[in-house]
Amino acid sequence: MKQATIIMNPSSGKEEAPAFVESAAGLLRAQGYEVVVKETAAELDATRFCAEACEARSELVVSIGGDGTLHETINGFENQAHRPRLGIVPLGTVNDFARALHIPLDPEAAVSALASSRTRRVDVGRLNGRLFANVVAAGPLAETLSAVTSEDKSRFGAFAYFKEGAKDLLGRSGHPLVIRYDDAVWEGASPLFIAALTNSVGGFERLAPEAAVDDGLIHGFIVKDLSFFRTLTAGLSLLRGHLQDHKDVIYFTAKRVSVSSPSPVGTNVDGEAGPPLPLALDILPRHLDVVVPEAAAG
Ligand SMILES: Nc1ncnc2c1ncn2[C@@H]1O[C@H](COP(=O)(O)OP(=O)(O)OP(=O)(O)O)[C@@H](O)[C@H]1O
Repeated sequence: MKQATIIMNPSSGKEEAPAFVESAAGLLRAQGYEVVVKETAAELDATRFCAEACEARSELVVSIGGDGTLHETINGFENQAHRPRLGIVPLGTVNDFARALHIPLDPEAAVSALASSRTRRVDVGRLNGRLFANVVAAGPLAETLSAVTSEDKSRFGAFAYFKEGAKDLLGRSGHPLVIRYDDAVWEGASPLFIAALTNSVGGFERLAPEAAVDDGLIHGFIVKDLSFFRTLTAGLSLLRGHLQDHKDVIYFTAKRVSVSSPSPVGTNVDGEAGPPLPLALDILPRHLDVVVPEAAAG
C-alpha cells in the first residue's frame, strides 16, 4: 500500500495544526494512502521524520506548519536516493514557499489541494552543506529579522518584519561584506544581502519578480550602505517590488555564491536565525517534486 507521512508542528501559527491533520489524513486515506502522522516536539524533529519517510519509501511527505517546519522537513531529503513528493499546508505567518507555488494560504483549501495530481519540480538551495527552500539573508538587517517575536508575527504578519527592519535600518549602517558570485566579486559595506530562490521573500511576493522556482539560479540583491533618506526610498522599492531597479541595489543571478566578512555578521535562513559567516551557497536544480493545485499558475 502506498504510504503518506504527515509531519506537523503543533506550535506553528495559531496552534491549529491538529484540526488540519485530521482532514488531511482523511483525504489521503480516501485516496488509498496508508497515513503515518508525526508530531514534532523539538527542533530538527521534522528533518528526522522526513529522512525516515524517505528511507521507508513513502510516496508523499506533507508538511503542516510554518516556514520553519518546511525548512526542517526539506532538510530530511538531503542525500536521499528516494525523495517522496512534498505536500504543503501552510500555517505560518509568511509562507513564502507556498506563495511562490500558488499553494492556497487558506489551510483548508491547501488540504484539499493535496488531492491534486499536479506537481512542480523545484530547485532547492544548499547552504554550508544544509538545504534551504527559499531565502538566505545576511547583514545587520537579517539579524534584526531573526529577532522578530512570534507574537509580533501573529499580530502584524509580514508587516512585523518590515517594521523591525525599518527601525533597524534607520539606526545602523552596514557591515563589510565580500560577496563572490560565479566569477564576480563585490566588496563593500552592506546592511543586507539577500539570496532568493523564489519571487516571495518575507511575504513580499514581488521582491524578486524574475525568480522562478525552477530556473536553477540564485537571485542575489546587495543593498549598498544607505543613508537615512535613501533607506526610505529603498523601503518603498521593496514594497512596490522594484528592489532590483533601485540605484543602491546590485542585482545578479548566479549558480554559486559565497559571503564572508572580517566582522561577525548574523544571517537568516528561510525566516529563522541562520549560521554565522562565511556562507557557501549553491543550487540543486529541479530537485524536489511539490504537489500544487490543478489550477496553479506557472
Ligand atoms: N512542539 C513544538 N513546540 C515548540 N516548537 C516547536 C515544536 N515543534 C517544532 N518546533 C519548532 O518551531 C519552529 C517554528 O516553526 P514554524 O516556522 O513552522 O512555525 P511559526 O513560527 O508559527 O511560523 P512562522 O515563522 O511562519 O510564523 C521550528 O523551527 C521548530 O524547530
